[in-house]
Amino acid sequence: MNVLVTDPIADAGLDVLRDAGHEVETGYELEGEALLEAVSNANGLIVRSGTEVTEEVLDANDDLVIVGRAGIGVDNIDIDAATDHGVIVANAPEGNVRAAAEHTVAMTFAAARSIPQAHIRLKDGEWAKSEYLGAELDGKTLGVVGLGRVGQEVAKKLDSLGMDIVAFDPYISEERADRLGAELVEFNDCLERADFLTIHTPLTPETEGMIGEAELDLLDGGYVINVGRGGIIQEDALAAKVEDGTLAGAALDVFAEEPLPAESPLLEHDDVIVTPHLGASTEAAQENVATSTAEQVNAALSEEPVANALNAPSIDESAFPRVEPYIEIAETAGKVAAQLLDGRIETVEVTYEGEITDEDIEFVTASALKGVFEPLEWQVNAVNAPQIAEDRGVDVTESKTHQAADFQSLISVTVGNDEDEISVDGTLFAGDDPRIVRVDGYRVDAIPHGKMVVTRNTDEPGVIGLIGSVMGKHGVNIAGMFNAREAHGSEALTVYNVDSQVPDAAKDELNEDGRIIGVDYITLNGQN
Ligand SMILES: NC(=O)c1ccc[n+]([C@@H]2O[C@H](COP(=O)([O-])OP(=O)(O)OC[C@H]3O[C@@H](n4cnc5c(N)ncnc54)[C@H](O)[C@@H]3O)[C@@H](O)[C@H]2O)c1
Ligand SMILES: O=C(O)[C@H](O)COP(=O)(O)O
Repeated sequence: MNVLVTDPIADAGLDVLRDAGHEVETGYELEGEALLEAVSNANGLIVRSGTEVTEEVLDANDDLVIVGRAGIGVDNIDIDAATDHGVIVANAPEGNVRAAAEHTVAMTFAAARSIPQAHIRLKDGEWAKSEYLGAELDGKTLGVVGLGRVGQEVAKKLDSLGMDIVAFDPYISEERADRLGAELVEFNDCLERADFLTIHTPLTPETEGMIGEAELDLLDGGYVINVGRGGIIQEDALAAKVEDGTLAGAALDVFAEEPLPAESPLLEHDDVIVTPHLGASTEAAQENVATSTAEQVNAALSEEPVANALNAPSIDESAFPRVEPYIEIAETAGKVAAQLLDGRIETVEVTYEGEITDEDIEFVTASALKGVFEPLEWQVNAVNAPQIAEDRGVDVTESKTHQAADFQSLISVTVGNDEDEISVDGTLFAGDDPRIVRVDGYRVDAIPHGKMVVTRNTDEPGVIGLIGSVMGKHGVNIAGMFNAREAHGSEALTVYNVDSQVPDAAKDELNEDGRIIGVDYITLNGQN
């Protein structure tokens, strides 16, 4: 398969892709049509923060399976559009945390001691010793906005250097903050108490521009450090507050627009020190994120679970071999049920019985939904199936019963609407042999494969013979069948495996016979 890499990643990551047999194309700084053209051939795309993965980019290729982000921030990727397109988005949330935290500490010291400014003066031949009187960190208060992975690492490091830590993060518990020796406080309190304020939230609609003039006023006399994301602090306000002396200084690694334009007001003042988004730029971090992302791209391209998928259900790698066969049976049950129901699908119920209930079944349910919608949608997979259900207003329920009646594990997919409801149950015989064991309440033992026909008829002599001869007349070979009935002389349901499509004329001929209640042709591989 083809993997396109549009921002530089470590060679170790490229090797992981090539070792898996993929063709790897690197195209850095691709934009516009050139980017779309390159993406149009790719099954996997790997980016860092330098590539905007927009809806247009995702539109460029129906065969794109995954966008891997070799790093943490995914604000440059339209995840909703990726989900709609059935494209997995995965990042590498661990690999550069230490690098980002160390860069934050370095920037904090650099700001407090004016290291870059003094360095430039000295390089220019000036011994400006008397002009720089710095601030010590020990005994000062660090305000952390966003106490996630990087924020926590920064808090730990600066706590050990004698700083008091206050933090604002509405999504973490006080216990967690306590364990880090950080005091969780309200936003304004955090700003008022901080001598140094460090930003570690993602860029979201909620955080965008959250620190403006009024907030910077609360920091009076303090420093701002941002190794998180540009756009969280309003840059004009920041430049003005350094200029008018409200702030002692700022140290920034990230900017609303990158590369930072030369005319940015942030470049006008000596007390704003800047680095060009270097937080993750250490050898170790780049190797970590490149290999982790490449491994996830490999997994996605082999239809295996993706460890850090952000928009798709993920399964623990060790559980995957146990869950994998159920993924297929759930999808099959969904496909069969959807094709047997007349009319619009309004509800889908996926129920689990027995040992499978011990597993993480999120992906299995998503696969059942994939099966349900596949006959109707042009591009559906376990990534976008739950979204498709939501968009179509289909009510999805999932339930589990640990006790199993007849099988070690059973998955039942029921689709319904106002008029009707159809259930299809599937299981695995001997652990890996998929079977459909109940259709619409009839106990069967059908091998789900390729093309199938489900007939409902009165249970009387000669009906199976009639079906066989009509199929034969229309050139349809019956490869196998399983017949089930409610009671002698009542109604029967038969599942046939057939070798070719059943023409409408054959169905019409069967339906003309008063003993036939219904004939449904079902395809499991999407081809008629
Ligand atoms: N400069 C760099 O090179 C570099 C390197 C690594 C990470 N980063 C960036 O640093 C940021 C943090 O990364 P992380 O791995 O710690 O992420 P994370 O998801 O582990 O932590 C983010 C934290 O922010 C909190 N948060 C979310 N919304 C908030 C809000 N409105 N107010 C306060 N807190 C809020 C979350 O609860 C979470 O605890 C990300 O934006 C990431 O992209 C930058
Ligand atoms: O979010 C991240 O991981 C960092 O901002 C690093 O971004 P980069 O990979 O573009 O350096």
